[in-house]
Amino acid sequence: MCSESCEHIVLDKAGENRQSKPSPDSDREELGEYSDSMEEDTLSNLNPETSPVQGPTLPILQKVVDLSNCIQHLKKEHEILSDQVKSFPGHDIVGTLQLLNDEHELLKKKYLHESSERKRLYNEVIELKGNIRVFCRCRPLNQAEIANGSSSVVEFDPSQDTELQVVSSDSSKKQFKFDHVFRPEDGQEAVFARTKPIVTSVLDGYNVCIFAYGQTGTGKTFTMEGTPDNRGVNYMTLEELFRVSGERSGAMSYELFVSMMEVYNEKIKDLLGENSNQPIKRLEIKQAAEGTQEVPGLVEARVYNTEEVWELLKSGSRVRTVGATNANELSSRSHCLLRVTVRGTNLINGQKSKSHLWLVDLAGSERVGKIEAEGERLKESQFINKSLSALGDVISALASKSGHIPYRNSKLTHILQSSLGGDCKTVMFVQISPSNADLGETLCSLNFASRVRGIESGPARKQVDLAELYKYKQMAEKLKHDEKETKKLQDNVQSLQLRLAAREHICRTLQEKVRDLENQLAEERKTRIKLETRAFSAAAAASTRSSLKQEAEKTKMEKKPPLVPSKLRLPLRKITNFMPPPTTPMPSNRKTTRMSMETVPEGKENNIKNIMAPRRNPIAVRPTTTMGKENNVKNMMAPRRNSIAVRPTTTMKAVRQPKRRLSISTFQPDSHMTTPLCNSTSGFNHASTMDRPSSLMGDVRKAMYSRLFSPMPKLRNPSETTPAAMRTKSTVRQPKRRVSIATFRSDSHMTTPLPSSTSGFNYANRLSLMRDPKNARYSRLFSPLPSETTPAAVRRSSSKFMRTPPMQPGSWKPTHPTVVALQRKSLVWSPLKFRGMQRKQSFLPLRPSAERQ
Ligand SMILES: Nc1ncnc2c1ncn2[C@@H]1O[C@H](COP(=O)(O)OP(=O)(O)OP(=O)(O)O)[C@@H](O)[C@H]1O
Repeated sequence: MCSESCEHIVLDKAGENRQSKPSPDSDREELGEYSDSMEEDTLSNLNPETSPVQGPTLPILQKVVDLSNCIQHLKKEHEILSDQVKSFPGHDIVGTLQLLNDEHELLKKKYLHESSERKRLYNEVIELKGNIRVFCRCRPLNQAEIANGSSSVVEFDPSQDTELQVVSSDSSKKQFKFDHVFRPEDGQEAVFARTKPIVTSVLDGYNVCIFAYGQTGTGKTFTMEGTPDNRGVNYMTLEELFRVSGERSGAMSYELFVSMMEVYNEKIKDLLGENSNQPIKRLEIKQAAEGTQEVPGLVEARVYNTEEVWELLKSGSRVRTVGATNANELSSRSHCLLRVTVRGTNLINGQKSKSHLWLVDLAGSERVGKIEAEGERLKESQFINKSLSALGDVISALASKSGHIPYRNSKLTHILQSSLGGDCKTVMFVQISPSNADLGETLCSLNFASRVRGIESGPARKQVDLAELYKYKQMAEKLKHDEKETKKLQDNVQSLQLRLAAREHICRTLQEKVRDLENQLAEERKTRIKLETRAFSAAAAASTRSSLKQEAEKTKMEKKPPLVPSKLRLPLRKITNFMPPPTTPMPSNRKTTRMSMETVPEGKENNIKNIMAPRRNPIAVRPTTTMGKENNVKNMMAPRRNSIAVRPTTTMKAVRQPKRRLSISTFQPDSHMTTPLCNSTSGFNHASTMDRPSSLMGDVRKAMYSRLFSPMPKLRNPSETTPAAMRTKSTVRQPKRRVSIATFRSDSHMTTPLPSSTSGFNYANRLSLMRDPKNARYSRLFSPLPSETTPAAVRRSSSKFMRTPPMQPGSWKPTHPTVVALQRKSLVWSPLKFRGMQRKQSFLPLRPSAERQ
């Protein structure tokens, strides 16, 4: 409705009756322009009387009113929209934009990372293939050569594109190998395809140098510049650079500049700035601040497309110095250098780079003699050869990583200094002719190229690599070996730790056991001392009684007939160590019975009764014929606390042996004979006997079969015959002296609950011996001295008991668990004890006794 009204207004304003319909956009514009004025005019036009226009104006006014309303409505809409625009963007949109921005930044970072990674990898690929690469290109025979009937001396292997053979005049073939060999039929595209990967490195910031080397007329210019129909490397390179830079335009911005110069007779000539009408401008090579070689004054033409490049190349080639030689009508008499400078800017991080690409068409390396050069040509050839030789030297030095690179030997190498060596990429085209007429030159060029390539990827460089490789191999092997050794050692340590833990556990257990046993032993010792003290008092009382009886017996004996013939009696004084009757009377308190088997009349009841009397005298019972009497036996069965050893008559032989210092009295009970008094090997224990006399007395007949030792060692003087002297001498002064030992060979049923009985003497025994020498004499016979070597005995002997002679190893083995434990204790090398001192010593070899545990 509004648009219709506007349409009419426009028509009215124009004063025309056109019915043309304007576009909606123009309507709105016009509405905007006229709206304000119409608002003012509307009111004046509302009065039909004041209307200047004659005729029917009311419908128009009506339309104006409508339009005014429409404008008001539009204004409101405009305000609403303005408000909406003011509040734009909303929070959601801002958040979305923020997210997109973050994502964009992330992508930028990723791109930069990937881009640098691509460059690095690409560079690595190029380096792996070789920074200096040599391609060989053989041109086809030209018309002249064909006409001359020249034949090809170059042979190619279809299966090998890196090798060629040259047939010499003597039909011998010489093989050459390069990075690639282009045959005569290979076109410019094939050549550039191999060159392209290196060329594009210039866009990544690397300097690149490509040059063509070879004899005159072999196609150097053809390869580098080409022809309008077959454009060469120069043109295609720039074409490729433009293409790649276009691809990277989103992230990189490149500027390409082209310079063209020639080195003619060691002079630099700017091919782009030169004009035949202008005088020749001499250019010099200067080193820039950043270390690069620059040629001040050299024209650098900015190029934007390939057409411009082509035009420049053509103009430069036109002014290049050429001359007719025998080999080439338009022989290049100079080195032509096309320099492409690439300035790159990273659009993402702003990083800038500048690199050069040199495309060099060298002058022909012909021999002076062959081209029959004279005059100016000869001079040119000399300069050419000199600079080519300098180029060969530089490449050789680069390839052999020599410390000095002779760049300044020629203008050519000097100007290429920043693009030869280092991390620059270099491609060398060695151009050859297939004609047999050029065989010599061909061989020269191939040899030169082989030298460059051979040095580059040959022994010198390969040797370094091989040496490195060998070194790394050795390191890897050593590492493997070390790892194995480490693993072995770790296993060993682990097993040792396990063993150590196990042993520590055992030691802990044993120590606990030892503690328990020591406590037990202390208790038993206390008990035993109590019993012995009690027994001692009882024995003292008994001895008093017996002395009285003995007195009575003496009186009786004096009245009785003499003893049995002497031959039936034992020569006790000769074979025993019984001391003679004391010359001085014993102190009353020490007075004990003087009765012994030597003094007892054999076969007499009274004697036997005396024997059975409750004395503390150890009695050796001799199984003579008189011992079979019952009353004797009965008396022996009496509960007396006497140690008894029964000596059979057969032992007399042993007694008489003079050198034998140890007579063993073997107590051989029957299998049913049991006694708690006896330890298995230590014989009788006096205290034990006193404790349990009845068990021993239970079967006297069996005891009768026991053997009694008798001989005492030779005594040095009579005083030694006293028990006290015996004790002192035998135990202290004469450690080697072997006392008589009564060995009790019991059967399995013989047990004793007193482990300490194995030690022989104890404190109570010694007390009794001090009081009764005779008792001591007998007790000593049953005292197994070796038992003193048990740990308990050792402790005693070192403290309050007398020391005893050392025991022969292996002669005595304890069976009682307490003694066994005590004996082991001294041999246990507990790592726990060393924990605070030398923990590492727990790894030392354990003593055999400890290991057995
Ligand atoms: N691969 C090829 N295929 C076809 N024609 C070739 C090839 N190589 C060279 N030619 C031709 O051989 C002739 C000589 O080539 P060119 O001028 O490039 O040699 P040159 O090595 O540059 O010689 P100079 O060193 O004297 O400049 C040219 O006419 C060229 O077209």
